[in-house]
Amino acid sequence: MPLELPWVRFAEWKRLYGDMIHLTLLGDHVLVLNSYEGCIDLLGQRAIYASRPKFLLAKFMGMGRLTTFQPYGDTLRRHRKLLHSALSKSAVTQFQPVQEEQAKWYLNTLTHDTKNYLENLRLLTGRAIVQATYGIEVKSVDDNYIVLAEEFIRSASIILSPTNNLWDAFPMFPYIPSWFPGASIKRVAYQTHQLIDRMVNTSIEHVKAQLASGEAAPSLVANTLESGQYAEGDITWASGILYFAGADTTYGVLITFIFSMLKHPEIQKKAQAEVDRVVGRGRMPTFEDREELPYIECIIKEIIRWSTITPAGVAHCVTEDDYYNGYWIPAGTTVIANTWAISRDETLYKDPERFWPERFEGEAGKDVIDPFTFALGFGRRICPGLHFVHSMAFIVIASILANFDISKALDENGQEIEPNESYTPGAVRVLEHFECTIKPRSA
Ligand code: HEM
Repeated sequence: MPLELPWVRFAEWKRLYGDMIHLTLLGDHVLVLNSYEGCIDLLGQRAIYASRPKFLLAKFMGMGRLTTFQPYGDTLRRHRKLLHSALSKSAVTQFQPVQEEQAKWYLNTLTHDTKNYLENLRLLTGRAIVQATYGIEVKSVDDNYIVLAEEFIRSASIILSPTNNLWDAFPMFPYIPSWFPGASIKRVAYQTHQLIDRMVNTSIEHVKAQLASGEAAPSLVANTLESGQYAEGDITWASGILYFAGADTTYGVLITFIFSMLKHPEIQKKAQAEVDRVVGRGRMPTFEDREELPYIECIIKEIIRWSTITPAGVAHCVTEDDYYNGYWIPAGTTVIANTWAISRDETLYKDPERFWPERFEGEAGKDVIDPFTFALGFGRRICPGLHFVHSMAFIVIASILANFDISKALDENGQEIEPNESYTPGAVRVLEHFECTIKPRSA
């Protein structure tokens, strides 16, 4: 099992071994799917692929109660129903006022604080998710919920790195003491367990108190608690994953937008011309304009494809023996969708390394595979935040384009600084900090 950038290694192995690669991890079967067709056929269409591997470390951290780490079964079905009712394509429109308001908040920060433009972009995604989930208005990075949630994300990403997931191959793991060589990670896991309990319970209690006093702002948790249709435990753990699953990933989309505008000024100009034509220069873009801005939609699709924020997705597990293309796939096999290999597949995307929104433009663009059909997962486990991130990306991108010019930063000699393309390590692949100049387009 390659421990660094496994998706890149799997894509290299594709040339040697083909679309399906079988590995064994101390006797456990792992199947890597390198093709769009294989992922859709198995993960997208066969219900027996909708479970998860053991994720022993995640369970030690108390994360087993969260939707993402649930095996397929009744609890997962209840969580997914709840999340669908709040985040489906039509339901997500209820959060559009929050998203518009947050986009304006971000533009406002850009008028006086371009130095922290990325920190504020990250805070923007956190603010939007916390407000949509709990109705809590976040004022700064020092907000109690944000501090707890970020601390949780930091320790969770240490623990969930591919190296630590190797513990899944040790059935004796729960009985190994934390002083055992290499098992000290269990101590971090216990601490994270307490952190997540505090984070999730404090927020639910806050919403309950607000509901009792009649002051609760509309939110996913307030609405589902009030509906009386869901058990409190399901609401707690299905909503508790949203910041963890949505904040960094949505930020990954928005930072890629800024990066690609820096790299491709001609794309920025073309997109601004579209926004100016439809919206004019006297008001802010709104969701009403969305249908009229097809090039913005092409840019969003290209960001989703090119950035491949979760290049190896989240592993699935098959619960029954299966056969596919002449191969036997035993029950219990961990199945990894290498969405990195799909996004870089030359048979699907011409010149795949190139950031080129035009590939999705016009009639011909309709025949090109929409990255939303693979980059955010498959079938019964497809990302429930898909429509939330899609509309968030639209409003933030259109608003920035309408009001600001993004260009390369200059050094002390007035020379343009080429932005660095480096990525965070770990399962969520997000660009690291780079410098840029952001200027208002008018006084
Ligand atoms: C571009 C941004 C995002 C990307 C790339 C992304 C990617 C993914 C992927 C690959 C999965 C696993 C799917 C599978 O197992 O087949 C997933 C699951 C999930 N995502 Fe997202 N996601 C994004 C944004 C969001 C947002 C904004 C939210 C919440 C508001 C969210 C909530 C979730 C949840 C709750 C799950 C667990 C679903 C389950 O296990 O059944 N995601 N996401």
